[in-house]
Amino acid sequence: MTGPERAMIRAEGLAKTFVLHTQGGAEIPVFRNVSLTVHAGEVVALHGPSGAGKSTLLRTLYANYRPDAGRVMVRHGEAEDDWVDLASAPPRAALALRRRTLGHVSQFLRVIPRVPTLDVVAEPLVALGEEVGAARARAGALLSRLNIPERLWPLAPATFSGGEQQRVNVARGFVAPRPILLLDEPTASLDLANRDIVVALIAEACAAGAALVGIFHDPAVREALDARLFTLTARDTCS
Ligand SMILES: Nc1ncnc2c1ncn2[C@@H]1O[C@H](COP(=O)(O)OP(=O)(O)OP(=O)(O)O)[C@@H](O)[C@H]1O
Repeated sequence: MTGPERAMIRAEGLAKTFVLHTQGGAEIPVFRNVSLTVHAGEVVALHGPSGAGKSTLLRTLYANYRPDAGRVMVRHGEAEDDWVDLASAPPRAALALRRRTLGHVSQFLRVIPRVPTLDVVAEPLVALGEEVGAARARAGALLSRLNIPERLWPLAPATFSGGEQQRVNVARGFVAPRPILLLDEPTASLDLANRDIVVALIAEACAAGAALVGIFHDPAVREALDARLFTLTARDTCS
C-alpha cells in the first residue's frame, strides 16, 4: 500500500538541548515536545526562523543527534508492525536502517578522499548488493541528468565547485530508491536550471511513494513540491 495514509516516519515528543561542555556547561535548549508524522507520497518542509532548530530536528531524525526525550519511529520492512526506534537503536541496526530505508542528503558532500565521483554515487547501490557495473550505469545516468560532465566522473569530487558537489551529493542520495528521504537544503548552491532538475527528482521519488522531509529555504521549491509546512516556533522551544 502506498498513499498519504501510510505513515513512514513518526517523531514522538522529541526534545533536544545542547550542552557546551567546553564552555562551562552552557545549555542551549532547541526544542521540546516535537511530534511529526510523515506519510508515503508526502513532502514535509521544516519551517521557521533561523535558529529555530530545523537542522537539529533533521539530524535528530537521522540519528546524528540523540534526543534528550522522545522517539524516532521508522517503518523498516514490509509488515505493518515493522517499526524501529532509531533514537535508541544500536549502531548496527541504525546502519542497516540507513542503508535500506532512510536516505539523507546533507548540504555538503563528505566522502572518502580520492574515490572517483562515479563510485561515490554508485556506492549506496553496491552496499545494497547491486552488481558494480549496473550500479555505475545508474550512477552515470543520474550524474548526466544532473549535468555533471562525464569528464569529471573519474575524478574525486573534493575539488569540484559547491554546486557540482551538491549535485553529486543529490545523485548519491537518490541513486538507491529508499522509502524515506531527509533533505538538508538540497538546492541551496544551485542555479535555476539545476534546481528544477533536483525538484523533479524529489517529485518523482514522492510520486513513487517515498516520504520526504526537508529544509527548503527557497519558497519556489516548497511550492513546486506542494510541501506541507511543519513550523518550528518559539512554542516548541524551551525558555
Ligand atoms: N552542534 C551544536 N552544538 C551546540 N549548539 C548547536 C549545535 N547545532 C545547533 N546548535 C544551536 O541550536 C540552535 C538551532 O540551530 P539549527 O541549526 O538547528 O537552526 P536552524 O533552524 O536550522 O537555523 P538556520 O535556518 O539558520 O540554518 C541554534 O541556537 C544553534 O546555535
